[in-house]
Amino acid sequence: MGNNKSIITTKGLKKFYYTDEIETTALNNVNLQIAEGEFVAIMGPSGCGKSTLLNIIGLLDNPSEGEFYFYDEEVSKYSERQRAELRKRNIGFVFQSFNLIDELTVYENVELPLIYLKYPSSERKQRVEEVLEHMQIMHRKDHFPQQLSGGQQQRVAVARAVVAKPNLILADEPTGNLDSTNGQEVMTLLSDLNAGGTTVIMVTHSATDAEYAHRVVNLFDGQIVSENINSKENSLV
Ligand SMILES: Nc1ncnc2c1ncn2[C@@H]1O[C@H](COP(=O)(O)OP(=O)(O)OP(=O)(O)O)[C@@H](O)[C@H]1O
Repeated sequence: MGNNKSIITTKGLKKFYYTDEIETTALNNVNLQIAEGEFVAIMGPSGCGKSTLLNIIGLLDNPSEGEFYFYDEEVSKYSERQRAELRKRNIGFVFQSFNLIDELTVYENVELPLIYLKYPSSERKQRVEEVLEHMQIMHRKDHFPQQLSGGQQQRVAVARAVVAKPNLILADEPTGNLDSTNGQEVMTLLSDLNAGGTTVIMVTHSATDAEYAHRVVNLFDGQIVSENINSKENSLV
């Protein structure tokens, strides 16, 4: 499990949305600390603020109020550009709908984060091949996403998320579009990555998926209402 160093700290985090002059409180005073190396599941009913929280943790959005620390840096007032820089270097994303680029091959999709980070081409090739081997999808490297099954597409998405060796993986309903066998495979991949030291934060509706986490944070109406630690006996890892 994690050491004591915090990768995410939120203090009094609030997020308001305004549509047609109606205010929605999506997050209401969220205090959360996540240590490096943890595997945390965020659960709660539809509309309780999970995606909003994940977007802030993923440096895709700023809170309306409160403090948000990424390691020791208070980033809640960062500009989009500053957030993007930090995000590229530190975070890999896995989404329910895979979000691969249909016009690019498997290899090209996985290579993309390394191009953004300006890796030299020889290193890119080595990294991409290594991660495709690891995800057991190398034999599909010249295929396009639409030619793959959902399970294979999600393995490619996980490969893309980890190719630049991020400190943090954020997964939003990673098994939402998969059958149980493929879902378990993806959860095993995330667990293995976590066992290798990568912090994983996952939003899920699935109690089965949540069992892979060390800790489950339950949100309701924009607030953390309870937390459970998964004991070793119950945990699937
Ligand atoms: N861009 C937005 N503009 C206005 N309101 C929003 C916006 N995004 C989210 N909300 C509102 O904020 C609240 C929290 O939404 P959020 O998407 O974070 O919940 P969620 O728990 O992820 O839901 P789900 O499980 O359905 O994805 C909801 O009331 C939602 O309608």
